[in-house]
Formats: sequence, C-alpha cells, structure tokens
Amino acid sequence: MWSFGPLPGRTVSEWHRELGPIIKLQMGRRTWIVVDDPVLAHKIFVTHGADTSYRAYGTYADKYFSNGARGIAFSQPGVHWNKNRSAALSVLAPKQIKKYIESIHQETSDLVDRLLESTEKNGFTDPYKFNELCFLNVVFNVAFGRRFESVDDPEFLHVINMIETSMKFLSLEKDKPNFLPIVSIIDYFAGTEAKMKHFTDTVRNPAFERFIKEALEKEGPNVVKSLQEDGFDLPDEDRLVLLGDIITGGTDTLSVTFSWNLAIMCHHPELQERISSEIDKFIQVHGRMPTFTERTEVPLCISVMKECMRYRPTTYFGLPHSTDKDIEVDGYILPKGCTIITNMDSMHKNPKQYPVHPEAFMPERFMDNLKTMQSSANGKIEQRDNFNFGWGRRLCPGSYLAEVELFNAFVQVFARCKIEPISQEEYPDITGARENAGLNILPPPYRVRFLKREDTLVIV
Ligand code: HEM
Repeated sequence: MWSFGPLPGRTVSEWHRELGPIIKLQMGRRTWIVVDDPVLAHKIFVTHGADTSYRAYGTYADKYFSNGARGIAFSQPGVHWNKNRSAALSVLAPKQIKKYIESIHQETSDLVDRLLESTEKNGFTDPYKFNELCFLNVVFNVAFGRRFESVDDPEFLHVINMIETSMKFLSLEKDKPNFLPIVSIIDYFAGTEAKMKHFTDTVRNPAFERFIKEALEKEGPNVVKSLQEDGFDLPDEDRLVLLGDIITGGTDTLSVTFSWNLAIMCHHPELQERISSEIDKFIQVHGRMPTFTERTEVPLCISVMKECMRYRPTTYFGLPHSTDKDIEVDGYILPKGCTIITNMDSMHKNPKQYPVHPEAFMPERFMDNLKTMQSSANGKIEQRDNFNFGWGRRLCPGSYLAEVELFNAFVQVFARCKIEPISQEEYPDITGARENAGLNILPPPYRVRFLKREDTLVIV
C-alpha cells in the first residue's frame, strides 16, 4: 500500500509488465484486483456487468461526498441508483446538450482570448487555470444556468477549491483508514476524517444548496430545472449529491485532459500546422467553425484528440467497481466485495488493442475511427478508441458533453493560435505527472506561448 509512490499508475504498470494482465493487491483488509488487458476488462465489466457494477467503498466517497451513497457516482445499483442514473443520462443526452451549444462555443472562444492575453501580458502562460474556468463555466451553466467572469472571481476560486479538495479526498490509494482500521484511530487524531466532514457540512453542502435554489429561479435551461420539468422527482439530498457528481465529474477531468492535449501539441509544430489548415479549409467552405456533428469533415482533429487521450489518459484508475458475489472470469476468481480497477496507463499502451507502436504518439491512429467516443465505448471491445470514460453500466454519462467541449476548445485554439515553447530548452514535460494529485493524472505545471496565427480566418 505504501509502494505506489507518487505516480501510482506508472508503478502499477511496472507490476503488470512483471506479473501479467491481472494483479491482486492486498491493501490491508481490502482486496484490489487491477486489470490492464482491455479484453479481460470488457469481460469483467460488460459481460459480467450485472455483477460488477457495484462501487467499492471509500471513506470520503461513501460517508461524505455522497452523503451516505446517494446520487449516482458512489451509490450502489438498485432502484435508487437507476433513478439517479436515468436522470443524469436524460439531462446530459445529446439532444439536451444542443441547448447549450452556443454557450460552449462562447466559453471556448473566451478561453482562447484569455490564453492569448495572458501570453501577451506575461510572455508565457500555464493554461491550466484558464482551462478550469472554461470547463467549469460550461458545466456550471449546464447544471445551474450561471458562469464566472474571470480566474480571479472569488466565487470561481471557491468552487474550484471545493472540486480540488474533493478530488484529493477521493484519491483511492491514499484512503488508508479504509485498508487498515488501525489507521482510522491515527486518522481520527490527525483529523483527516473530521476535515472531510467539516468540508462537506460547512462548505460543499451549503454552497450547492444555494446554487440549486438560484438555478430554480433562473431564466433559460439548466439541469436543476430539467430534472423538475422531466419528472425526475429526486429527494433534495439526492439532487444535491447528483449535482455534486456532475460538477465534480465534469470540471477537473476536462481541464486535465485539455491541458495534456495542449502540452502534447506544443511538441508537434508541424502537426499544429496541418490541424490549422484542416480547420481553415472547413471555414473557407462553410464560412464558420465546424461543429462536433460535422467532425468527419475535420478527421485529423478527431484522430489527434482521441490519440491525446490514449497517449496520456485522464485518470490513474477510473472509478473503482466492486462485486456482490464471487465471480470467475477466464479462470480468474474475483472475490465478493473486492475492488476492481483498470490501470489506465498500461491499458492504453496494450499492444493487442493498439498494435502499431503503442508507446508512441501517432496522430493518424484513429483516422478510420471517427465515431464518437461515447458510441465507441458502447460498442465492440476491438473497436474501442480509449477507456477513459469507464465501462458498461457505469460508463460516464457526461462523455458526450465532454467530447463536444473538447472538440470546441481544440478547434478554437488551432483556428486562431499556434503554441510554442518558451524556449528551445523549456518544452512542457509530457512524460512525468504532477505528484499526489488525487484521482486525475495532471501534467506537471508548464509554461508555453499562445501566439495569434497571422493567417487566421477567424474574425473576433
Ligand atoms: C474527459 C472528461 C471525463 C472523463 C475522462 C470522465 C471519466 C469518468 C469515469 C472513468 C467514470 C467512471 C466509469 C466507471 O465506473 O466505469 C465516470 C463516471 C461519471 N462521470 Fe465522467 N468523465 C468525464 C466527464 C464528465 C462530465 C462532463 C460529466 C458531467 C457533466 C461527468 C459525470 C460523471 C458521472 C455523474 C459519473 C458517475 C456515473 C455512475 O457512477 O453511474 N463526467 N466518468
């Protein structure tokens, strides 16, 4: 348990190389089964999905974040979870997301303005906080019908702080009291659990109660109103946790993914030119930017975005599943109550799933697979592009919104900018990761320059 080191996914990938596609880890009183073979994972999570769609227990996740396993992300399959999941799938369905397309377009355009302005002012920028503002604004607008003006807005900083605090408390391998009951005594005196409770009762819950109340009174669409209008009559406690799931699930994940994306692209100036030229051609024909539904007309953009998510996945282990009975898959026994996890790092480099140079960044890898990641995730295992959105019955309900956001941000950036390192000696580090960041894999902090393309066809 203490052997994970600061980058747990990388450590577990080493263990997989030595021990094979499925590893059993005894984490004190908890048994972890970690899988990095996509076909085996598909059998476990999809073929045996009825038995493996439970959530593993986590101290913060169960007791505090979900107010006792309410909402969707940390509740257990059954009537209650079904109701919350149907509500989330309905309010995040592609036809609902259509209502927010204009605002997504505006937020991603504002993101590019800020990246350019910040570079102009300081000579460089670390895009992370601007990404956070953009993606929080999108999901906050979808959920509550409101947004934040700038990265200095105290309320924005407060909400981001809430999300980051939750992400750190949710960190799987750091939940020591869950593994060793003795540690809960030390933890009690160190006050970690008291901090979780205090944060939830005095910071997270009151803030979300206020956001919900305000959303009900707002003009225009939002999830809080859609839940009511579409007849999803959830108790107040569930509604609060569900909205917490949506905001927490839909902000950091996007900011991290897009930060990797920009860092990787900085290493590939020629690819940037090809991407920009693909977008320019679309603009020349249509007189406007492409939308996500027109993605087949900008295939390189889609292929590169998918490859970035494969090359540098968003989370170390996704969200853990569990099982309510002993099950056998391909001769492996998964014991009742075990925690089942996918190791995203080595799974995305699996040579059977990605036969051509799995360790390398290959922009054209997905040129023949332009369907949405959402439909790929629901399709045949051999046609899955990546595993970032999880598995089977628990598959991320926000994946379509996530793709639309990433697409808009990506085409906005390369229609208007090029990304350069601040010097030939300082390129973004895309091999390491920020240490002890929680559930997500954050790139190490980096500085790059966003420069306006002289030949941009976009008039702002
Ligand atoms: C790049 C962006 C995103 C990534 C990589 C991501 C990843 C994931 C993963 C790995 C899971 C767990 C799946 C499993 O258990 O097998 C998940 C669940 C979830 N995600 Fe996302 N997500 C993203 C964006 C979003 C967005 C935009 C939203 C909402 C607006 C969202 C809301 C949720 C919720 C509510 C769950 C819980 C589903 C359940 O337990 O049934 N996510 N996501």
